[in-house]
Amino acid sequence: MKVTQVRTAGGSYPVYVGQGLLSMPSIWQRHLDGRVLVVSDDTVAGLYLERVGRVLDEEGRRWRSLVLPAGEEAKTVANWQRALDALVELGAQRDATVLALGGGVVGDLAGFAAASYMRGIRVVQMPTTLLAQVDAAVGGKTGVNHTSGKNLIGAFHQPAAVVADIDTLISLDDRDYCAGLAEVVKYGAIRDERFFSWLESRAEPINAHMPDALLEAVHASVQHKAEVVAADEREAGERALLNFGHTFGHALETATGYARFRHGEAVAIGMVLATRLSELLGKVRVGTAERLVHLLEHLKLPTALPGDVDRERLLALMRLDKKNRADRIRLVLLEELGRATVETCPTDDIREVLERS
Ligand SMILES: NC(=O)c1ccc[n+]([C@@H]2O[C@H](COP(=O)([O-])OP(=O)(O)OC[C@H]3O[C@@H](n4cnc5c(N)ncnc54)[C@H](O)[C@@H]3O)[C@@H](O)[C@H]2O)c1
Ligand SMILES: O=C(O)C(=O)C[C@@H](O)[C@H](O)[C@H](O)COP(=O)(O)O
Ligand SMILES: [Zn+2]
Repeated sequence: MKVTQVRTAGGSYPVYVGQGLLSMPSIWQRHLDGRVLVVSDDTVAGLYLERVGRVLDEEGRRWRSLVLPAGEEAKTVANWQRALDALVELGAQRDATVLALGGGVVGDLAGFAAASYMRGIRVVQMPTTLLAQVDAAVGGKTGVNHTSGKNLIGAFHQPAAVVADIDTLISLDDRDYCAGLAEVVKYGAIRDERFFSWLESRAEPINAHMPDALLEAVHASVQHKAEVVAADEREAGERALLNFGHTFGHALETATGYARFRHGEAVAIGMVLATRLSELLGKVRVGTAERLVHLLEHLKLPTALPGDVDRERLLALMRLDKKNRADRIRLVLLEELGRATVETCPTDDIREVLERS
């Protein structure tokens, strides 16, 4: 097992990454307090809720669960309200814990319920997708979607601990596994060219879910995320780099009703578009986008916008991105593989990249 400490203004917390952690209550039980609301989705609950519930029963803890429908469409204000109702019904007090058992959707929504209930109670993240283990569960961004924009409603609320059991990824389908790899590639692209090259050389064992390669990829990703969060917890500067590919990606997710693309798939396409824009603006060497495309394709991720998506609608949705200031669209651009920057971008150039894709 590998442990990374995430340093934040409110203190530090551990991210445990390893095999068999769900069956090792000694690792995670001590991070719980008071009554526990386990938030999960109907796929994950069928697989892992009983195991977690048994531990809670054995220690005599008062708990209940809230099981949401699986998928991005469940990340709504209505379901956040359901989580708050469940906390009230549980009789949760300030010492209660929300235990988020699932992917990034569950983690973001449960985290936001914990952030808002009684102005903030403890949350423990138990991510069960690759994407949530390498990114969503770490760093304290919580929230839900609005029909007009991704993650428009939310709060920063750091977890008390993150328990990433890579054995849970065995049951993940290929599509969701690959979607998680997009955020792994992101760390290489924005801050670590050597990691990017390592991914290029290890694509086969990663595709084959080999535990050693997977453990290394998850651990390296968590370390990158922990470093960025420690440096800029509330996204005043450097943290915005973690949004590489997300301005395009979030617009694509919203334009397609949060139903057609996994978040990671939309981010993969978005990273390619952002790199093409970086090339168009002369920020990065021509050919960088092709190298990125090659790796993403090797990891079975999409790299181009489908023809039927309305480019002007995407542009309109990008205007609501949280990084924008003074009505100007700001995007993460690459300067080279391993180095990125956030810049205001001319609308005509963004439009050109969208139209050419
Ligand atoms: N807070 C952050 O910093 C942050 C970072 C990245 C992404 N996100 C958010 O995370 C969300 C995407 O997360 P995701 O990709 O995990 O999606 P998800 O939570 O929808 O999970 C994907 C699918 O995998 C299923 N699943 C989960 N664990 C499983 C398992 N072990 N075995 C079998 N099936 C399993 C789920 O039921 C779901 O159908 C998006 O809403 C995105 O905005 C947040
Ligand atoms: O942790 C961050 O910061 C990120 O930007 C990580 C992203 O991968 C993640 O998708 C995040 O939820 C996007 O945040 P948003 O502020 O653009 O909604
Ligand atoms: Zn993301």
